[in-house]
Amino acid sequence: MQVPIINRSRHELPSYQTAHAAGMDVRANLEEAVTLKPLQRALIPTGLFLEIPVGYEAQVRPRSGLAYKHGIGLVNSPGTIDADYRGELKVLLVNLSADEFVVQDGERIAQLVVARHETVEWQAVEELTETGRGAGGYGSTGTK
Ligand SMILES: O=c1ccn([C@H]2C[C@H](O)[C@@H](COP(=O)(O)OP(=O)(O)OP(=O)(O)O)O2)c(=O)[nH]1
Ligand SMILES: [Mg+2]
Repeated sequence: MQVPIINRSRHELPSYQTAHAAGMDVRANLEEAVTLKPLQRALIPTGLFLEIPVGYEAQVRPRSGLAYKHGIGLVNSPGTIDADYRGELKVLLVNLSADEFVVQDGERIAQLVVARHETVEWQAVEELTETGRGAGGYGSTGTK
């Protein structure tokens, strides 16, 4: 599927790192590095402008390597990029570690997964169908 994109960053387009990767790594586009103190968050620009086809979304997801090695996550994980959004793609990083983390220009900070979604209409009813689970949740099936 072809997706229109404007690249106003000084970096290459997001790309799949392996043959069958679901996500394309996306790079920070920064005039200068951004330092995140513990529990600090920052909206990191990418310089990218996408035109996601109607019926699809782009999900902004964390990279597990940054999460594991440095405690870097996304505050709004997964971020949602709507098909009608024409602004700059930004990535809302948060530092969940006890140490400072420096986001460098050009660093691969997150990954983008483009996925289909449904658009639903609500059908208001008085009763829902019965199931074995019913209203059980939040650990109702136990842990073992
Ligand atoms: O990680 C993200 C999340 C969102 N967006 C952009 C694209 C998205 O289409 C728009 C709105 O995002 P969302 O609906 O999650 O935010 P909101 O707080 O509901 O804002 P709005 O009222 O503008 O919808 O912001 C990003 O660039 N990065
Ligand atoms: Mg919204």
